[in-house]
Amino acid sequence: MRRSQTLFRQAVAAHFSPGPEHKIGVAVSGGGDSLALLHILAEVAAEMPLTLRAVTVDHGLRPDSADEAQTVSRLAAELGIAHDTLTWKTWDGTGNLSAQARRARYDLLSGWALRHSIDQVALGHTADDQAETFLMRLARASGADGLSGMPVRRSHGHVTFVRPLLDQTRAFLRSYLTAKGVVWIDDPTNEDPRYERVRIRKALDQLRPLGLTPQVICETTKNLAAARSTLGWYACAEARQHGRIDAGDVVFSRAGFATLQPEIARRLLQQALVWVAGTEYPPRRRAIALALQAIRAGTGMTLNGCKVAVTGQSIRVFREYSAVQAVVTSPENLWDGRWSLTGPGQPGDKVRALGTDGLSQCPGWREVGRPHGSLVGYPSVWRGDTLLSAPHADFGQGWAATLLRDSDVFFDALLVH
Ligand SMILES: Nc1ncnc2c1ncn2[C@@H]1O[C@H](COP(=O)(O)OP(=O)(O)OP(=O)(O)O)[C@@H](O)[C@H]1O
Repeated sequence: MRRSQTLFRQAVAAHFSPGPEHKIGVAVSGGGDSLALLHILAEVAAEMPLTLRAVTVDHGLRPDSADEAQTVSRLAAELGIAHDTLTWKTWDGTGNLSAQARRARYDLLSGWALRHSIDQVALGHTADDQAETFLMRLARASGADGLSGMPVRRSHGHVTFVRPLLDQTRAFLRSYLTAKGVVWIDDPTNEDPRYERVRIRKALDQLRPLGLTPQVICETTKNLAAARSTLGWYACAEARQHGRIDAGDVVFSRAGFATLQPEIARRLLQQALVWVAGTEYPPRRRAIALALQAIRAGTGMTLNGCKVAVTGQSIRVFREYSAVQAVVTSPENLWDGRWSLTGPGQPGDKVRALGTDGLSQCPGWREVGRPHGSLVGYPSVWRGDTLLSAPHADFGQGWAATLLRDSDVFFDALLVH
């Protein structure tokens, strides 16, 4: 164990730069994987200028969860590591509980990291988790994006989540803890066959004798990640050549778009829809395939709260009016999650979609070169029923509209790392 422990420590240390003293957050549920993470990071911190701070999210979903958080706190204290417990109290009883709990966990962890000036939080995902994720996505016929698996590093707001154990198997981590005499908490849901992940884990046991081990599957995810990153590079280069941002719309040259390989065209359209609508997840593959067909046929379609319109020379992706029709904010707040309006306002002024009624009050709109369907979904400022400003329809009246996600955000998101 001694030699493998040294190699293990070196492999984990390689994820953190040896630069000046910095703080690392460690997310510890109390299970074997994240406790092994805590212990190995404590070893690394003894040799590098790292300060650790551990955290547990108490989801309050199991009767033992508060006790488990306390156990983690005690184990961290034994290692001389500060520990905090964050509680999640906001599930409203609707939607998919696991997905909501996961999202809430990442939000709580990011908020915690920000409060403690921590810019990296380590998570205990292992090679087994990666292999299970791969098989679950395989069951959904994912492409290179999904099958590339979880990345080693991922930004979430101001924080980067790091997974230093992705090359380690669960069995190795357990033997590491056992050799140290550390007892971990067994989450009963890890054995509950109602969860897909548990069933997949059992299936992996069957696949092992065929050579389909977690390590082999992880190699495949790395190969696919390299292919994905190459596709991203080409997609970005093609987007810069054939696409541009026009205020809040994405516009492609129709002739240029027609020359693209289908997978590159798919990536460009997908990114345009996500960038314009500001959605976290892209539309389904099937829906994008239909939109690509519609582009080829020259008809266009509505998707993801956006309109994909095909004209003589161009393909324009813009916000669909009916998707923002009901969005009303004050000028101090972002409108539609991406527009900030500043100007000579008064309390009570409202920002809403321009609409046909507003556009008809902008005498110069035809000169701006944007189609009617696009302009009606742009923000405008109102005082009661009076239109004060529509900066995109040549009716600024001293107001300016600034886009939160600029063109670099659009192009750079095509590059996947
Ligand atoms: N309640 C928790 N408190 C703190 N950290 C947690 C908690 N649950 C999970 N984690 C962190 O996330 C890692 C992965 O846990 P797990 O596989 O259970 O999560 P998951 O829901 O599958 O996460 P993901 O969606 O990111 O794959 C753990 O090793 C740990 O670092």
